[in-house]
Amino acid sequence: MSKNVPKRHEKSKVSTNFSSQHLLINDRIVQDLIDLAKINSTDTVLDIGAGTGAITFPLAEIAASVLAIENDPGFVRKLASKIQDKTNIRIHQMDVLQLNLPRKPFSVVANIPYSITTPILGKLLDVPTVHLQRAALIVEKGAAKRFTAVPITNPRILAWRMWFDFKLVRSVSSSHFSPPPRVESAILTVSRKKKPAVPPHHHIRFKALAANGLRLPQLPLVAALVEVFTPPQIAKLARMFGIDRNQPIGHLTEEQWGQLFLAMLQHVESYRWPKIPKNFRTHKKKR
Ligand SMILES: C[S@@+](CC[C@H](N)C(=O)[O-])C[C@H]1O[C@@H](n2cnc3c(N)ncnc32)[C@H](O)[C@@H]1O
Repeated sequence: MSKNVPKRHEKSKVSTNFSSQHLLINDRIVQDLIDLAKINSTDTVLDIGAGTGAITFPLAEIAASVLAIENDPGFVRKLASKIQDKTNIRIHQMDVLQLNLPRKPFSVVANIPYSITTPILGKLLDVPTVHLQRAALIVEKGAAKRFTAVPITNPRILAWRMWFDFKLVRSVSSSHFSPPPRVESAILTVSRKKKPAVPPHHHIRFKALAANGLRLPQLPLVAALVEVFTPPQIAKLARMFGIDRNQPIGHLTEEQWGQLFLAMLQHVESYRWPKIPKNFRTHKKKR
């Protein structure tokens, strides 16, 4: 059974950012988020930036347990005062970026603080061996567009999308928040791919290839990967996978990246594999 007392020793390391406090005031949107994340009675769900509980309490009606993460002490007090007999809500008063993610499958339903959108997504997605299953998030619409853009020219976003499907579901009007944000908002869903092209345990090696290959996304494939594949190798692989070797490398699909990566592991001597930047390994330790 979850405890529902705030963990005071886990005090926030980030100062409160009031510009991020746009509370949802539309129950229908909360329900849509819960439906989109396919939450059921066995799920553990994180509400990141729980505020005063607009999402937390409806979630707790359905999910097995809800972890409400909020760094504003005032909001935490309000949340705690509303919990009453709800034993399946646990409040963590802390900076979400310092949270240890659950070591069992979990989902996320949240109206996140826009000011730390990329760090939050990084926390959830940089290491695909974490147990995140699905997320339904309200984010800034510009961020949702960047994360779902095609072609994928950003290596970090490419790595996320190797293991997770992203969908910009729809825009959300500013009138559904109090106070209304100045930027546009949207619902973004993220769900773990059932059959990723690359096994998750190869993620660090894959990211090294993606970072190396996408240094100049407009470069033709053959030139961008010249340090990894010899020209005859790339010609053969391009024929095998139906890729134009002169197309910009930034136009490769996730599946084509997966094919090239696995071909590298299988056919290329390891001294030609792109070096793993030091910070990739540090990333992993931070999980
Ligand atoms: C957009 S509001 C959403 C509030 C509530 N979920 C809702 O929909 O009404 C984002 C919330 O995240 C909280 N927040 C901001 N930065 C945070 C951080 N680093 N860690 C945890 N919570 C944070 C804010 O205090 C705020 O309550």
